[in-house]
Amino acid sequence: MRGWFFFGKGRVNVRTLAIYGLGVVGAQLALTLANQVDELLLLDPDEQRAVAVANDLQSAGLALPAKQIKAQAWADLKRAQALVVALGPAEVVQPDLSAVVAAVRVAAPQVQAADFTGVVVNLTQPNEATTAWLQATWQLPPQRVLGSGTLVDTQQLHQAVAAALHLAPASVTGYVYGQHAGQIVPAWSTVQVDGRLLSALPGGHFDQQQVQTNARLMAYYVIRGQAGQLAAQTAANRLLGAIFQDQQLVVPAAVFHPQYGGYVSFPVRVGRQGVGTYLLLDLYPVEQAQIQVAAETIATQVAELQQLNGAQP
Ligand SMILES: NC(=O)c1ccc[n+]([C@@H]2O[C@H](COP(=O)([O-])OP(=O)(O)OC[C@H]3O[C@@H](n4cnc5c(N)ncnc54)[C@H](O)[C@@H]3O)[C@@H](O)[C@H]2O)c1
Repeated sequence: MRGWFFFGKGRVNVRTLAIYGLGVVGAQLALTLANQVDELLLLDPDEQRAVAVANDLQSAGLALPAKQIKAQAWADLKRAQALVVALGPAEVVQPDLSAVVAAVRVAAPQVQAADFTGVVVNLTQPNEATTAWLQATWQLPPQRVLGSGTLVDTQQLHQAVAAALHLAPASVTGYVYGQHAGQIVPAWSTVQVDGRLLSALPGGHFDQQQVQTNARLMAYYVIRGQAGQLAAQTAANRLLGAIFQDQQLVVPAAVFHPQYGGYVSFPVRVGRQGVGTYLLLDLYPVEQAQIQVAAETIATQVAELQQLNGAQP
């Protein structure tokens, strides 16, 4: 995995990264990034879990001094440039989200008291809806709350296109919009290979439907075998690199989009302040309509999270 420690542009003096939710994804991320930051704040709804992961990490022989790895140091969020949220459960198919709802609510006073001014990077599923829920509950500006969204779905599409054309995945650009692992919208209008639109590719028939199916199969096999942590790591790493280095990197992420009146996955510039400008490409009308459907599905999920919250004591 490519690190972002050594690249100097826009560097901040002290890099403080916080992670809330120290299950498989959160703990692995802490290990991967520990040597790229100056301070690591490990947070979990279960204090014992946070203390356990902090001590485990301090035992791991890292360059980062043990005292810079802190459990439940909510007040230190004030210094953090980024807060990754990786709350469970790990199940993707019909997960019980009551624990996520409670964990987000219970953290709200601490996030607000810390006067957190960094960027939230949410990995929790369902991604767009829980990102919206986080933003509303923690009352942070939408520009500073984003989720990994369809970043992984976009990488799956690039891989499937590249495999069909026997090319390197890096030859392929373009974005998947919509809803991660749900109403995904592979925007073929944006897909280019070696800088050329698919319609301009020389020779041979390119079966978009088959490629789309292959990309979906990749996602299906990941979910069937309960994996996904590896791609989640790289997604987090890309987003955190963009934030810590102020890269203004264009990525498809779960963001608040005024046109859709809520959160949806859409390509945006990401830098130290979080979400910058939206990348407004000429989408096909059918793609625009599909993004609208995705946004409505996400809004329904957000309403369900609100209902769950209302049902809790
Ligand atoms: N964005 C992506 O591409 C991607 C990929 C893989 C996983 N994920 C998501 O990341 C999140 C964390 O996954 P994980 O594998 O680390 O999960 P996990 O079950 O290992 O860890 C979950 C963490 O959530 C918290 N939690 C509190 N109450 C809980 C409860 N009752 N049930 C479960 N967890 C509870 C705890 O902090 C726990 O450590 C999930 O939402 C998962 O779907 C996202």
